[in-house]
Amino acid sequence: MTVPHPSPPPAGEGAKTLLEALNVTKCFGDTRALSGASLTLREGELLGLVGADGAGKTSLIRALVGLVAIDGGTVTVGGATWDGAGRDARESLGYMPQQYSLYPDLSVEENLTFFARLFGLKRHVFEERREQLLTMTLLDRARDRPAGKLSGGMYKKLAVACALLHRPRALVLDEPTNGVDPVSRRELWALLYEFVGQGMGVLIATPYMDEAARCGRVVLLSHGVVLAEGAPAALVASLEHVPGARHDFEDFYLSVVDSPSPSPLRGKSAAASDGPPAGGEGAPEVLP
Ligand SMILES: Nc1ncnc2c1ncn2[C@@H]1O[C@H](COP(=O)(O)OP(=O)(O)OP(=O)(O)O)[C@@H](O)[C@H]1O
Repeated sequence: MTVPHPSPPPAGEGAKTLLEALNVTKCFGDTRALSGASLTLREGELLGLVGADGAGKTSLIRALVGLVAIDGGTVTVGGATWDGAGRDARESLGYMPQQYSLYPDLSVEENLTFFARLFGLKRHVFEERREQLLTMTLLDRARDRPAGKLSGGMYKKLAVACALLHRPRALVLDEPTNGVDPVSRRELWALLYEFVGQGMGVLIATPYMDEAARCGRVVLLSHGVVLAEGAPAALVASLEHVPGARHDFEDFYLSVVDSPSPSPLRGKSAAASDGPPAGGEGAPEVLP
């Protein structure tokens, strides 16, 4: 297992858009969970959706993966709305929710077999992927252990493996390292870098600032509003003029979230014709 690199390679120029939310609004009764939130995930990038508890991360992720109806805006998968998306677009997605339910009495291998059947994988295809995933996740030594007897980190890695069985092009993970020990957390991040290196687009929701700093690009969400977007290093560099700041991502986050009237910051991205590639070192800019 390689040690995670602090700055994964940016998505290449012209990288394909896998998932997109544009101006999404979502209310639960009187609670406005999302107010015009936008986010784009491209192939070959590791995108962090960063925000405190209750910021709206899960709501945005559920909207992106087509699990909740939105009140306004648009969500597309492979360029089509969920209603119009074909099987290929739907199957291009792997999703791991915050509470991923594996069968505690079934072994690691049996859980993989169960999910492979749900995906309708052919036996020889499944057997090959099972071995690859068990090796990548270092779960091969525990293949006969019931899922209910795995450590928190191993359980999460098994959940990731289940979400990857059908070889999605986009992987969406909702706070996957919650309750995971530091060593397993490191292993999980190393795995994510490996997937991104293979061209997968990975979207990870996290409340942790050190994890945000490990992403190629981040979208910072607060009270359902996207306050900033860009490469972590470029966002942190925007603090250079602030005296006394430590100039790390936590400082940047606090400076934006604590600001009495925060101005949305958005790093230039591949979407802008003259901007650097997604996840690159584009300087953040204040939106009018
Ligand atoms: N099903 C629901 N019914 C009512 N309110 C909801 C529902 N889902 C989310 N909310 C509210 O919407 C807001 C955003 O919640 P959301 O779960 O999306 O945030 P989050 O950033 O994922 O936080 P956490 O990490 O704590 O899950 C919160 O105020 C939450 O209470």
